Amino acid sequence: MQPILEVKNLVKQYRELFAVNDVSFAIEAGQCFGLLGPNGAGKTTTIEIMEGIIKASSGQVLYQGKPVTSAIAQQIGIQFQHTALQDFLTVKETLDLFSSFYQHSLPHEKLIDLCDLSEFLNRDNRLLSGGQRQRLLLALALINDPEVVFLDEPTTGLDPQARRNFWQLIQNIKAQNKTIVLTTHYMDEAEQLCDQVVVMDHGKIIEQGPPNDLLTKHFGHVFVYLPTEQVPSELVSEHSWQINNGKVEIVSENVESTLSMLIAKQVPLEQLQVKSANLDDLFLKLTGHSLRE
Ligand SMILES: Nc1ncnc2c1ncn2[C@@H]1O[C@H](COP(=O)(O)OP(=O)(O)OP(=O)(O)O)[C@@H](O)[C@H]1O
Repeated sequence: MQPILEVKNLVKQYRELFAVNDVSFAIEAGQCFGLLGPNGAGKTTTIEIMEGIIKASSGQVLYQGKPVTSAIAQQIGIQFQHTALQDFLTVKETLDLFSSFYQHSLPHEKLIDLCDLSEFLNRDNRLLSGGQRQRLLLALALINDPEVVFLDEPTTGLDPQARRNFWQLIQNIKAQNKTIVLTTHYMDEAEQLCDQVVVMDHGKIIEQGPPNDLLTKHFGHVFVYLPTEQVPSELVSEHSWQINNGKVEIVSENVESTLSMLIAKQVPLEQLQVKSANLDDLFLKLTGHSLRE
């Protein structure tokens, strides 16, 4: 099957800085595709070249097999920043305004339903909460019934509840067979939503694939945590276990044998915690630094 979007050897150079440095990937129709990486990794630059907003220094972006031109704007949806919202307009008036920009637009009832706008339809844009604003911006990205929707860090700044609500909306949109391209530096978001991820750092791809496959490939172990004061220090130094935030971290290839050994050493296990590796751990392993640094 031909990918809906294909990025080939993309480079964007600003003087001596390579913001994007030979990046290639393909996106299948109907996927939620995540571009992950820390600040400055090159995610926004990549996505803006794909949207036809900025030009690449070299390389190609193909949409349905053809090079992207500015005409792509009619076929894709972009979630703008909140500064795109006009003061003194209500949510309903904003939908009307944005519909007028396109030859073809989705019925408002459908957008209101998909993005859960009904409770604040007559509210002035200035009075919306962060989560409500993001829902409106998502509706605007969908207004022309696009095949592909681009979301650049859609949940940054939202509280945990609003983030979870927004994830549900993204699942609803995916269920409409839309392709979603998402940038994020929240790894839990990527694990929840994305079928495929590309991990970028310093303009380059350092890993790509389905999140679970990447975790299985890189981690055959789980992390076991115990309060430091409950583990004899000789045991800690014997195994060279790390101590972080008052907890001993045991990297375990086999939880059963780790637990048997702790029981044999009479270590109390009431406060034991077990954690599987996640994409944050993967990023740390690949780059030697954490995503939030
Ligand atoms: N117009 C520009 N001129 C010069 N340098 C730029 C320009 N736009 C981006 N850069 C640089 O390119 C690099 C990649 O930036 P980009 O915004 O793509 O990263 P990002 O991964 O989206 O980060 P963030 O999460 O902070 O948005 C950064 O070092 C940035 O400073």
